[in-house]
Amino acid sequence: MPRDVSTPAGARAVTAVAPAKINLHLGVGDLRADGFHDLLTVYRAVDLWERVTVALVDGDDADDDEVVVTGPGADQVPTDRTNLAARAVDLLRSEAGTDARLSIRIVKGVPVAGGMAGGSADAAAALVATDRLLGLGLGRAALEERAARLGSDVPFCIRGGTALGTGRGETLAPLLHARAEQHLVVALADGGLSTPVVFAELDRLRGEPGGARELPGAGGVEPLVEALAGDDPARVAGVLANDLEPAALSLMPALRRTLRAGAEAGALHGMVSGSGPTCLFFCADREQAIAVAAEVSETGVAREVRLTRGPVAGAHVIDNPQQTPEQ
Ligand SMILES: C[C@](O)(CO)[C@H](O)COP(=O)(O)OP(=O)(O)OC[C@H]1O[C@@H](n2ccc(N)nc2=O)[C@H](O)[C@@H]1O
Ligand SMILES: Nc1ncnc2c1ncn2[C@@H]1O[C@H](COP(=O)(O)OP(=O)(O)OP(=O)(O)O)[C@@H](O)[C@H]1O
Repeated sequence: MPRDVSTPAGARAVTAVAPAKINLHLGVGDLRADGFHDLLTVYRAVDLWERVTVALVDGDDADDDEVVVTGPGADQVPTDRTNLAARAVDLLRSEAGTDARLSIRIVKGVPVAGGMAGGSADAAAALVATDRLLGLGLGRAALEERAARLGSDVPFCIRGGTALGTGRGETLAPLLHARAEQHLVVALADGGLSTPVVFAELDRLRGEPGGARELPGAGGVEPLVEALAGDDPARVAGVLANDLEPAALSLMPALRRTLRAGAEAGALHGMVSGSGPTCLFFCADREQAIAVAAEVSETGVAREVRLTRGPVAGAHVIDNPQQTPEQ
């Protein structure tokens, strides 16, 4: 049974958390007829979390289906029914055949529009919380199927850990052997990049004379999958790849300075996270990550610098809304 939490309106509430993702490998294929690109990606969940509370609203005077967003960048997140968490709640509520009024509270811990799936994590946490709150008892597979309807990254935010993603990113196969802890620095940029715009920019670059030949392709995933079986961060760092990086750099050339700052600070590898503009610096251990974070921060190229690590668990309910997520 969900743990009941009393709110001022006398509602029952469930809180779930979901992690940010990074793409250790992001190979982008051709544009498909449905407007998506075929992907070959290795996802990893990292220790930055979205927190979503879904509450049954009993009081007459409470706002209908309220969405409240707090935390860094909250002002850039919609609070109407286009919010991905609201879409997740609406999907499960109609499936449950109830017209129960549900309020949604989101605490952002993942950079907004940063290429780390913040909105997708909101959707994942909202699905897990609403499933529990309404007593639907959907298993992980059923939740991931609903998740795929909401966005390509949402199933992985439910799954967590490290996984191979294919299709448009929604078809997952776990990489259970990839357990070694990885330390990295996350450098946030001023402003965001729109995911569809970055994919379109890659198509444009590939369409230029010589584009398809000159852009480095991410290639096969086997060297990374093999490296992840060991515990040598330098070996893993040597085989990371992101096909979207040239497109993100083309749209936001200032990111080159950020990547240079990380390289000069001694990171094993630096790259744009997914569709960007967040940059990731992979480090040998936590000590190096602390040093790289300090140096990148000092150069002033990033709006904010955070330390993180992975892999961590996927979306899950927490009993106490203040509780630290499971790792
Ligand atoms: C860049 C990544 O974050 C890498 O994991 C994902 O591919 C993006 O996943 P997402 O944000 O969940 O994206 P979705 O909400 O599914 O799609 C948003 C838009 O991104 C583009 N898109 C997304 C996924 C994909 N495989 N091909 C695409 O071309 C499409 O224009 C799509 O309309
Ligand atoms: N909970 C949310 N629901 C709907 N839209 C959101 C939500 N959070 C953020 N957004 C909006 O969606 C856009 C993308 O935000 P998000 O933080 O998911 O980007 P992202 O991390 O780059 O996504 P991805 O890495 O999955 O491509 C932003 O314009 C933001 O306003």
